[in-house]
Amino acid sequence: MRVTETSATAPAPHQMNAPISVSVDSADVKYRVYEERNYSMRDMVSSGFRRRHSTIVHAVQDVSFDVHIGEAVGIVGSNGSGKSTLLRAVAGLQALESGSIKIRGEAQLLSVSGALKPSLSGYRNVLLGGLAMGLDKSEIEAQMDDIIEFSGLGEAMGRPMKTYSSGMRARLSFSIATLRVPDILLIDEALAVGDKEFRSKSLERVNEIRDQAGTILMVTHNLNEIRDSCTRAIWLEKGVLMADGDVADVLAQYESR
Ligand SMILES: Nc1ncnc2c1ncn2[C@@H]1O[C@H](COP(=O)(O)OP(=O)(O)OP(=O)(O)O)[C@@H](O)[C@H]1O
Repeated sequence: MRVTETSATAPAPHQMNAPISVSVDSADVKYRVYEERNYSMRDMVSSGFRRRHSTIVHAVQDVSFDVHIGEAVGIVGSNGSGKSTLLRAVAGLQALESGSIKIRGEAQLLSVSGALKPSLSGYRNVLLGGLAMGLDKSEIEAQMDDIIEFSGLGEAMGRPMKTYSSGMRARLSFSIATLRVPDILLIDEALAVGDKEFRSKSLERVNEIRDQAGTILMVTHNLNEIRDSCTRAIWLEKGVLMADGDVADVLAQYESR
């Protein structure tokens, strides 16, 4: 179950008593996956059949935590530990098996493979992305020069997005997702693929958003990004919450696992 509550007046960021913006309560996510058994080539050729059976992957297991307005939470964990699944569940893109996630305001998921349209130009993607975020055409056009400058994409903005490198796509999707300061910004590894200069610009922007009393949940394998821009860290392993709290403490536990 996922419940969305409407926005409330935000107090100054980083206040311990700031209202809760994301409340995850005993969240559980399971996937059913189909796999082939490891039969020999001869078996497959002679029978002509591939036998498949299904198994359940328990991607997020009984995870609970609250995030307050003004916090920036870095989520770490080994590959396949459930970080992206959890972020998608907070964004409302992944159903829970049980438990609940309540959010205050709107959540915006920023991922490298985000909702950009490959055949459209950078300009058109900015326009569509902005409209999808509830901005009107004139508001988007008024920000276009800033977006072009921030993204550093220059003339490439007129080219189809499918011709972009992964770093250029990341620049475009980050620029679109931060067109409007979201109540809750969910970042899935998007910063990790940009180059050094863009990463530092993005981190500055993340800090600005946090200071404007937004909430940030950020999944990354780059622990320095978490050290530089997060106020708290969460460690997930095999879907289970292992640690939650001070960035230095949680990262130290994660690094000595
Ligand atoms: N759409 C899906 N269908 C089936 N299983 C999935 C799906 N998405 C993720 N999984 C499985 O769920 C588990 C958690 O995956 P998830 O992508 O959330 O992990 P992650 O911590 O973000 O990993 P990484 O650090 O490698 O990006 C993994 O075992 C993965 O194989």
